[in-house]
Amino acid sequence: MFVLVNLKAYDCDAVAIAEAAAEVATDADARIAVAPQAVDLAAVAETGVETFAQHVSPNGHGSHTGSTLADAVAQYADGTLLNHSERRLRLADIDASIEAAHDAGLETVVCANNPEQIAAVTALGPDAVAVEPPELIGTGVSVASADPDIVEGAVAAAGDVDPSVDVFCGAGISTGDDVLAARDLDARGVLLASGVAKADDPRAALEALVAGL
Ligand SMILES: O=C[C@H](O)COP(=O)(O)O
Repeated sequence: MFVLVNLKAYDCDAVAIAEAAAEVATDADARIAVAPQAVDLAAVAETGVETFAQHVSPNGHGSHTGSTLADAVAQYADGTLLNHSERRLRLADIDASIEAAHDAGLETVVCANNPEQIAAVTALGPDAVAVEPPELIGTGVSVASADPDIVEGAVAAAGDVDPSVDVFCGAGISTGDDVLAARDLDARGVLLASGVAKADDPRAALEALVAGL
């Protein structure tokens, strides 16, 4: 399983969480990656943890104010999220961002709301897709228990388009049981945020997430 921890814009210590994630990953039967804000990519990568950006822009160098270039991100990160529910892109921009990320050597995880959108973004050739019902994000109510049909539907939809694309699920994942439930639905990973970023003890939260794997 892949445990991808998105720190969003939470008021947390990205480096401390990354250090904990790197150590927990050493003994876990799982990949653990941390996706900090862009300004923290270098410091997080320095801890040795797998590092993901939260977004990269579809454009390359040029007259594009406010861009987060894939080439720049790739100096530090291993991969990137794209089209997160809180950072939606037009279909053409998802396509271009995937191409920019892959050209820069970044792994891509593209988010989508439902199985229909999962099918569409799978066709664009990412490394993985992540289904997240927006209404469950940040609730602590796991998609794997509250809406298992959407996970199974996403796995089927992606498999019909390109079986080589991994399917993750996210929204409300915060416990080891949530991770096991996601695995039982044939998700190959989980995308989570508040369960770690807002935890009183992020290291303990990470240990609990992977303990049953
Ligand atoms: O990127 C993470 C997802 O939006 C899930 O967030 P959450 O774990 O706080 O529900």
